[in-house]
Amino acid sequence: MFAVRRLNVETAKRAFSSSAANATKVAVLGAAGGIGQPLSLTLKQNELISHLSLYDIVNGPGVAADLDHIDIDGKVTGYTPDNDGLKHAITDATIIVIPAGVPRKPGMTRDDLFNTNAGIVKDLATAAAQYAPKAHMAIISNPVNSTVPIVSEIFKKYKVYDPKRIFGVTTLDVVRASRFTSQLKGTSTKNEKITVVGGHSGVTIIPLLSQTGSTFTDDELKALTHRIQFGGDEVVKAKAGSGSATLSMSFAAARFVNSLLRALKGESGIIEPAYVRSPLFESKGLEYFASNVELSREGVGKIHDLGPLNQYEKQLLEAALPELKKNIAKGVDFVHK
Ligand SMILES: NC(=O)C1=CN([C@@H]2O[C@H](COP(=O)(O)OP(=O)(O)OC[C@H]3O[C@@H](n4cnc5c(N)ncnc54)[C@H](O)[C@@H]3O)[C@@H](O)[C@H]2O)C=CC1
Ligand SMILES: O=C([O-])CC(=O)C(=O)O
Repeated sequence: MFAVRRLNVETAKRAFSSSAANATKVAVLGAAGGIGQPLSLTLKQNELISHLSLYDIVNGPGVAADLDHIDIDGKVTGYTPDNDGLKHAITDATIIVIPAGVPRKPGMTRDDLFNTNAGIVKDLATAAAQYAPKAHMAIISNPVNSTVPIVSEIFKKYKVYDPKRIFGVTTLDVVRASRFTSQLKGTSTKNEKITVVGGHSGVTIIPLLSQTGSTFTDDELKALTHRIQFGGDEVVKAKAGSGSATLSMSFAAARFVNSLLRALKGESGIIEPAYVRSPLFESKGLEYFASNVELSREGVGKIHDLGPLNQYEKQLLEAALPELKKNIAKGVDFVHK
């Protein structure tokens, strides 16, 4: 009798510890926004997530209550800043996704969002450095070229910096590149895997179309490159003052989060583009760069180099580097001013 009881206790203990080990909490900060809501809906359907934690300065609990009626297992909780909401939202999170901040209106650049969004991201990163220093940070808030350095500098300040865990989400650039190329060529998006490197704004977005195997006329190449670089502006213009890309962005972010979760659980060979601390252009004074990254149990695994560039792409790179350098310095300086 004693032996049986003891066995049951051991089994229960093992079951508990294995379910604790598998518990995966993902927090979305800015969860009630244009990106936050559809992203949270998609993440709710991800079986790798056992706890979806939603924070926003308004309506976090409302979005959580709504999603919690969906008949898919897993916990959903919602918070506002009241009662230490941010701390509770992020404690024990495996991944913190940040789409908090204002979007562009027509005529604005992403850098025009800096004055508002830098402070928001800095505050959220400060809380993460204190209450969730081991979380993987997926930064969506623009300007990504500067907000990723802001998060990194805050983590450095709190002495919890691990560059393998901080990502700028640039997935939408490759999603667009695939879609726009397939539209131009009349092909399936499935066959158009385009590498996009650099950063996430205008000229810092560099599609490497020479690596696709397709041929383009000079005019096609210029038009397609421009469309990929300024795809965000197409949506901002079409939405005519009511915001920027939200649905395609939530699709892209959900894909990134799913890839990262799979890699964190030990799956190998998963490659996504991301804007990360990178050795690729360190010699030119750039701490961060977007390129294909093999994701790993630690987060950032192997950072792929760019591969062969043609003359046109070399010119695009030359145009991108000074802009990117400026954007990075602006983020770093903001934290140390
Ligand atoms: N990385 C990328 O590829 C993309 C980035 N973005 C960026 O994502 C950001 C969000 O865009 P949308 O969702 O369309 O904006 P939105 O205005 O619809 O939503 C933003 C949400 O953030 C919340 N928020 C504001 N301050 C906050 C704080 N301190 N803590 C928590 N939540 C806070 C707001 O209450 C709001 O619900 C923008 O900066 C936009 O430029 C947009 C598309 C693509
Ligand atoms: O264009 C914007 O402002 C939002 C964004 O980053 C994108 O859609 O790529």
